[in-house]
Amino acid sequence: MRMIGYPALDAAERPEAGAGDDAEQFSCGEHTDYGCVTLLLADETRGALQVQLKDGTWIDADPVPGAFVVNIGDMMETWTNGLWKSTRHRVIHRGEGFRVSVPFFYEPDWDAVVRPLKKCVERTGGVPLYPPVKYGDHLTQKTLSNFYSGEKKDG
Ligand SMILES: O=C(O)CCC(=O)C(=O)O
Ligand SMILES: [Fe+2]
Repeated sequence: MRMIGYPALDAAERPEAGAGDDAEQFSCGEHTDYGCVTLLLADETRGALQVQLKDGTWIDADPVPGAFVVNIGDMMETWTNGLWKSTRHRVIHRGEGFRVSVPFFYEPDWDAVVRPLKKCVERTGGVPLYPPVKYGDHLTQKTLSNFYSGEKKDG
């Protein structure tokens, strides 16, 4: 579990509402979560968390009172051989208030080797599309490459 506080930007730093995708303004750069499933509880701030659609468009994932946001993570994508995609998301907090979010990351053991499940391979053409990966290795590689601002990187 992580507890994240996003301070309000100073007025001078704050982009116009809807000013778009200036990477300098990302509070949390685009990424997919590493594990199985993430349960995210966020405060009532709107227009901060965004998820990417298949066509590349970003849409707001505004909080629903009393509900968690549930993100599929990379290991679930691997297990399902891509049937369930790991959701790419980011945070651009443009509000004037202090935003708080509390994601809980449900993850495999460090030493667990994750590979596409037989049933899912059968349902997706019979070929495993993801190589087996030790979760600890995946976590290390993602931690080093994630939470950047700027050019899109793999993962
Ligand atoms: O603060 C949020 O809404 C999302 C945070 C997040 O994506 C993460 O910590 O992986
Ligand atoms: Fe995330």
